[in-house]
Amino acid sequence: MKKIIIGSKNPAKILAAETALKEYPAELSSFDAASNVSEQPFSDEETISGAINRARDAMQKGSGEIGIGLEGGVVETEYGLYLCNWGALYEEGQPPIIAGGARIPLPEEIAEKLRAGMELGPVMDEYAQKENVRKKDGAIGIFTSGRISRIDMFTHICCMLLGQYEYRNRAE
Ligand SMILES: O=P(O)(O)OP(=O)(O)OP(=O)(O)OC[C@H]1O[C@@H](n2cnc3c(O)ncnc32)[C@H](O)[C@@H]1O
Ligand SMILES: [Mg+2]
Repeated sequence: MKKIIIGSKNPAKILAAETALKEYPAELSSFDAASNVSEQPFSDEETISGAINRARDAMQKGSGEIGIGLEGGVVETEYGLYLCNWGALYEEGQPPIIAGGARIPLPEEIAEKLRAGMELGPVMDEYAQKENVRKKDGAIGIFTSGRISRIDMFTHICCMLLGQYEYRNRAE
């Protein structure tokens, strides 16, 4: 059985990976891996880099065969500030596999706080008057009326990582 390490202790990310890997013969564990990017990544590139760093760190420090890194960020566009989420799957000796998540714009009052240097996690808790939004619904869950939670969004990313991994390792 393959040993897969998820590079975070955030329950939303762990649950997403568990859901995506439900029928996959693997032993799953988690490790608080280093993203080596800012606490609040501000571009796709920085967020992808965080996901790759987490995946590699998780695989190495957790002594697994595969590492999965999930990272949340935001990206500035002509249409406002958007949520962006990226995932990476790392296996030794191979280039990382990458997958991106759904994106929606953030309300301007939230966007302004982030541009001023605040982190989305605490900003969302204050806005929603809830604790640990980032560990459950996430901003995406709040602003989609609960239709797509942060867990759903990361599950989708994990499915795309796993599927690409299977495709790369398919029997010819
Ligand atoms: O423990 P880790 O894995 O770091 O989990 P995290 O929730 O901090 O997730 P990220 O580091 O990937 O997210 C980067 C930043 O964006 C925040 N964030 C990202 N997506 C969010 C969401 O949907 N809802 C609330 N906060 C979010 C988060 O709190 C961080 O400040
Ligand atoms: Mg974080």
